[in-house]
Amino acid sequence: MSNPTHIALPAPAKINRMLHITGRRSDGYHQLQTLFQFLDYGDQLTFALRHDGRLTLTPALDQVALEDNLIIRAARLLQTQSGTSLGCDITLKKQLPMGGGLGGGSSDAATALMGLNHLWQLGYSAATLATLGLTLGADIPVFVHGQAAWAEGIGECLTPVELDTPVFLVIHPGCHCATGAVFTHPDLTRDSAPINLAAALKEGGRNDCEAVVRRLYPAVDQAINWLNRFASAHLTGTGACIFAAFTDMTEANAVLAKLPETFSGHRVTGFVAQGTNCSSLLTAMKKLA
Ligand SMILES: C[C@@](CO)(OP(=O)(O)O)[C@H](O)COP(=O)(O)OP(=O)(O)OC[C@H]1O[C@@H](n2ccc(N)nc2=O)[C@H](O)[C@@H]1O
Ligand SMILES: Nc1ncnc2c1ncn2[C@@H]1O[C@H](COP(=O)(O)OP(=O)(O)O)[C@@H](O)[C@H]1O
Repeated sequence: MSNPTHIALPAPAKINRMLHITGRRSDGYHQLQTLFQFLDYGDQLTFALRHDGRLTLTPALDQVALEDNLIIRAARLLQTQSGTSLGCDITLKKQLPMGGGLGGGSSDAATALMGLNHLWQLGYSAATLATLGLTLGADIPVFVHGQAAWAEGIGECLTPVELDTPVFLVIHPGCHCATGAVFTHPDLTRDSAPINLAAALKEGGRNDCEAVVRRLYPAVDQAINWLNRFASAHLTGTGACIFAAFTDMTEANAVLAKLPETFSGHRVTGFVAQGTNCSSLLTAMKKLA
């Protein structure tokens, strides 16, 4: 294994191609069945080794205090777990919208776990890092493993899958959907019948959060109505982003060019990205090994 002092790694977005809620645990967490896939679009992190144990992160995120940032939380967890005396200067180029259902915070945390494990030469396996990551967020294990997956449990029981890899147009309707607010809503569907992977792959891609999210966030509702005019629109995670599959970049970019500036008073943005079954993080880690 190489012994670098500087590394740069991607933190890709994920989408939930479908998401069913089959129950609720006694601790309030929901049992899910979901298909995770990655996009070749996301944040970028760099890591520069420090020998004094300090951790820095620049630039700061406006809405997130440094000690709450999942990157710093992941780094501290790894320091505590390993007892290392090393530190790191971390930079973050944030592209993914926060609270967008694209898993940006979780992906940043997974990239921090993988990157620092390498930089600090800790030698933890992906399985150990995924277990550590799960204590910070339900979505972190899938980003650590970096393979498209059929997920059950609270999203941490992962079976790798090979999904079709279309081009996706992703639209962020400009509002922030709080995962906790969606999961505590009394009208949320929580009793979908469990299905198997074969049935999930055959199904059209329902998201059980969609009805509640559309009701709580009119901008999401309008964005789904608009995108449905061109292709089948789906919600990712607990929102706010929606996506649709296209056969090629030209077709997806043509629809993106028609995107209205606002939905329900919120400034709308969008991007086109390739779906991938192997995440850009996993590809980058293989090159470092
Ligand atoms: C449901 C998903 C699907 O990808 O939604 P998105 O966050 O991506 O939109 C994720 O699994 C979310 O994962 P993540 O965002 O890491 O969730 P966490 O930080 O662990 O939890 C945020 C809050 O959501 C609720 N929560 C989360 C996951 C889950 N399976 N059941 C829940 O009820 C809990 O109330 C928790 O307090
Ligand atoms: N590095 C980070 N990037 C984004 N959000 C973060 C980060 N660290 C902590 N958070 C917090 O996590 C929340 C969820 O962010 P994110 O993972 O982007 O959304 P989602 O889970 O909807 O995909 C944010 O609203 C923010 O408060």
